[in-house]
Amino acid sequence: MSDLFVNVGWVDNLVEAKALTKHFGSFEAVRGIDVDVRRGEAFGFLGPNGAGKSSTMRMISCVSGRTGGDLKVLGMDPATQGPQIRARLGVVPQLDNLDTELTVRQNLQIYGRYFGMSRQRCREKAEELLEFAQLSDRADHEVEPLSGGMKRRLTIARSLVNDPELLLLDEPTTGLDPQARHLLWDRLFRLKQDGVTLIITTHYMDEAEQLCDRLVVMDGGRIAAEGSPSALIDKYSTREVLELRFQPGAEKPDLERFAERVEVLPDRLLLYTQDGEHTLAKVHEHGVQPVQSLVRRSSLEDVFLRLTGRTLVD
Ligand SMILES: Nc1ncnc2c1ncn2[C@@H]1O[C@H](COP(=O)(O)OP(=O)(O)OP(=O)(O)O)[C@@H](O)[C@H]1O
Repeated sequence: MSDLFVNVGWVDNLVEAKALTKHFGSFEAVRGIDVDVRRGEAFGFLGPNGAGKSSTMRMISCVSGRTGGDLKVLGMDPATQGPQIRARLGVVPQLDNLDTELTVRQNLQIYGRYFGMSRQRCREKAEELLEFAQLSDRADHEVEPLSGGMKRRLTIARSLVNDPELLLLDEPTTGLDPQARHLLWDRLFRLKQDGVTLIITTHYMDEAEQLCDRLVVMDGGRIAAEGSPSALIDKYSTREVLELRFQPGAEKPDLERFAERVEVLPDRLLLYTQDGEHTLAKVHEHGVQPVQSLVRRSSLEDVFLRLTGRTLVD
């Protein structure tokens, strides 16, 4: 490794957490997790509300101190080197906190000043980021009337003012419609291509599958599993899932013998199988007539159900 890299704090693991813990009084929100985030990857924390994702993100972004374990971000300790770390981070909070008194462009320009950039540099950077966020035609508009997707893109653009190596996004697409989500995902792909390391919390399994190279499944402050989306699905699920819906209140048949595993949910049965159509044919032969049937590919939702016995979004 050259001296240059040593001097600017070059590390391969941008986050290293060992037995990382966060207590609020006697309540343990994060219960001793081990996490490594590698340079250049998109890393996810997937879990339901209350799993401890935001608490973890707040420790990584140096907003909230750990109460136990070790944490290194960009090779530094948030407890003693918060300002140095924050200078190289971008943080996109769960809720947009844009300045509604300012225009779209001014929101970007002002932010640069916080990082000590010259006025000229702030102006140039704002134009570059307006283009990135696909908001150039709205540059002089007020923020308030923008759509939810535009506000999110502006918040992300603002977090990039200091050219961060590591961008933390807390539930980036919650509340957005499908088109706005896809547009935002496309921007995040572009950032990843440009070499920015992404850490994303989400309770959307499709978001985790689309965006993340690796992820941890979190539940109740612990890590239930980690790996790439496809490795997790291979390990914890079958290739396909046959979903059978029955009349509300109807007794559900025992179909254990037709699948590798059966999950009974309030409104449906999930049959885990390598060949959903074949399993459906056998179920029909057995005289079972659901009101609706669907064969689909296994997803991270199935992994979560397998690991915790619950669905991600109840
Ligand atoms: N400041 C706090 N004081 C007390 N308890 C807290 C505090 N912040 C979070 N918690 C609790 O810690 C647990 C984990 O919360 P956290 O926000 O980290 O979960 P999450 O996975 O990010 O969920 P969400 O998607 O709702 O943000 C929850 O039970 C929450 O109520």
